[in-house]
Amino acid sequence: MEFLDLPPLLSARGTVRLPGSKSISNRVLLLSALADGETEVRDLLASDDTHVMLEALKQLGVGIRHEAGGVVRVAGVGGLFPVKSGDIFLGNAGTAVRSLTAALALAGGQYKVSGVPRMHERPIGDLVDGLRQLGADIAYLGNEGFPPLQLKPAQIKPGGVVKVRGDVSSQFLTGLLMALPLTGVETTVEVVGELISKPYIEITLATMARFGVNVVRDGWQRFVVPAGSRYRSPGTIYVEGDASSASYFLALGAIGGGPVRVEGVGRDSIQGDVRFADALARMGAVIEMGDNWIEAKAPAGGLTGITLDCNHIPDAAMTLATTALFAAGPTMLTNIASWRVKETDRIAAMAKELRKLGAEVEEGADYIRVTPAKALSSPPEGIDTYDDHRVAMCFSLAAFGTALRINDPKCVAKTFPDYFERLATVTEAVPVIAIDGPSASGKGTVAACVAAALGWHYLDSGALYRLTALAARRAGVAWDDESGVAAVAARLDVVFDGESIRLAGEEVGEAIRTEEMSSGASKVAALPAVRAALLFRQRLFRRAPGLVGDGRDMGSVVFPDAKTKVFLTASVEIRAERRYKQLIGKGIEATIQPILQDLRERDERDSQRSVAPLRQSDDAELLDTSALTIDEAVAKVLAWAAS
Ligand SMILES: Nc1ncnc2c1ncn2[C@@H]1O[C@H](COP(=O)(O)OP(=O)(O)O)[C@@H](O)[C@H]1O
Ligand SMILES: Nc1ccn([C@@H]2O[C@H](COP(=O)(O)OP(=O)(O)O)[C@@H](O)[C@H]2O)c(=O)n1
Repeated sequence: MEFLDLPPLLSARGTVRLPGSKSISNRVLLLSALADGETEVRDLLASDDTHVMLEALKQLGVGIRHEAGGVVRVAGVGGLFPVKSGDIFLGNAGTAVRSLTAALALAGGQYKVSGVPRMHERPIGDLVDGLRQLGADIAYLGNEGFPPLQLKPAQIKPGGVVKVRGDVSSQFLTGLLMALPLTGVETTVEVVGELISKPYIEITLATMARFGVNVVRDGWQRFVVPAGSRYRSPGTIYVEGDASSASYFLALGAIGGGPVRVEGVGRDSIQGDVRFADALARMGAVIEMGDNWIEAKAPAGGLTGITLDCNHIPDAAMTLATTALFAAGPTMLTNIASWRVKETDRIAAMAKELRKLGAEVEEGADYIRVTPAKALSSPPEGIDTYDDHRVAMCFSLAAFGTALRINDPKCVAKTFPDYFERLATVTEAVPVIAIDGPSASGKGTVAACVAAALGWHYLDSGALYRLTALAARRAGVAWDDESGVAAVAARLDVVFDGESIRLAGEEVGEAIRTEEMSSGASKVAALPAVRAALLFRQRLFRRAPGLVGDGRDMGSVVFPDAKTKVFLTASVEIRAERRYKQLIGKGIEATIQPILQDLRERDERDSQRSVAPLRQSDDAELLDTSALTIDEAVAKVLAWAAS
């Protein structure tokens, strides 16, 4: 499985220009396609969900041109798709499936509408019922009430009143409203049950108005599409920034100091999710807004948990569930039943993953209650993301408490392909000084002194390979049994406590330093599966205020983003002499020649192995300590770190 390890974060500050809103992008694309005239769409979101919509429209015969600067030019078809039949595949894009199904059902063609397996578990029956009242001929090809669907030409009888349920997904109402102007006849839509996610209907109505169709609304129960309605291109249309995507950055500012500013949405946004900023303010965050920007800062006393009815911000509310990890007291989010029918069952997914971080979570049919743990625990198996972009993005916030592994991170491409790169631009990670080099060059000594001077944590990564060799020996696993040793490495029950190292409760500080374990460590360290099993464990040592790590691949593999990288070495003769003195000092009998021989062999094995071989990387400073005292070597590293 692919994963992304996020470094633990110290603070957040900066400005992010948001990608275009997914909700607005897909509505604008459909209406541009159905309109009379050509529309120039600017700031369109480039993501999986808009990609499937664009591809579907092209397949239906709509002329679409991509121009420089991300501009997309759509040649409207005036209500009639030129291509009258086809298999339309829409991935996991709910907005595309619901709105295109409605438009195609009234289009007089023969179409199959399908998506990924999860899309075939997301309900669409209420929309189909609404469309059937207009005479549409729609059949379920799989389970009753779910895609895939077969649409056939039918006698459409618009006018009168169409009833549609509004309490499962507001996208059904959106789909119907956007399709009805194709009939040109006045039709009333009545919502049955409480309409959820009302702000998304506001986006629908505002976008339709930009294309010349003004729906008359009576509260949230009755919507009248007037006679003679017809979509007309507004010429050029700008897509607002995505307010749901803004939520992650505003939360970053609220947790990590800030200010973090998002550009592309502001006070006058048509997207309901800008109200997420109010929810964050209720948790204590300091919020400021302009016409086209919003900014969040952390409150002096820290955030506090809240209870909130989230009907108006269903998507952004997920961000509150992870922000809750950093608030005092529990946070209760209610009226979120729609989470259960999204990309995944979001209530179940959020509850499961929040628990992995140590939070106490209570979930109900339509609510979730999160009580944070005092300190986050970071699951070595990682946070699962369920092919759900929002799960991946909102859990990135947990990196404020710990290094964090996110599984299948590329699912963010649905709405925000470069999310993690942007996250890095507005956050500061816990700093690392990486010291690599051959055996007995003095890495451990220098690294420990540098850590002590700075008050930072220290990672002796070689100790983990030594512990693995020792634990394998004790478990009767041969050092060349790759999967066997990797399993031992993954389960290492070890506690580092100052000078003391305990393996399964037993002190082994001395036992791992024998020449036999030196040799065993360098053997197991050559096995790729062992290195993979120890990777995240090493990253978990990175904690505020900073980490000094020593080993062979600190700067190249484990902490490639380390601010300071040092390749520390000395001539092999001097290293042999140092090791000899070290052993004698400990009262261990030793002679120079075998030590020299062993060092040469270990240098050879460490530098020739296929994974993470020992060598100076381009971005590492070279420090030859052959002629330096320990204090001089330490001073040099501290000077590099400070520059
Ligand atoms: N200039 C120096 N820099 C670092 N260590 C030195 C230096 N001169 C002598 N030593 C000694 O070398 C020995 C080996 O150092 P160590 O930190 O164990 O190396 P490594 O971690 O690279 O195997 C230690 O006893 C250390 O005190
Ligand atoms: N980051 C690291 C650290 C150690 N190792 C291996 O583990 C062995 C023991 O590491 P160590 O740092 O304790 O050894 P010395 O340099 O102190 O002899 C080395 O010989 C390497 O083969 C590694 O491969 N990668």
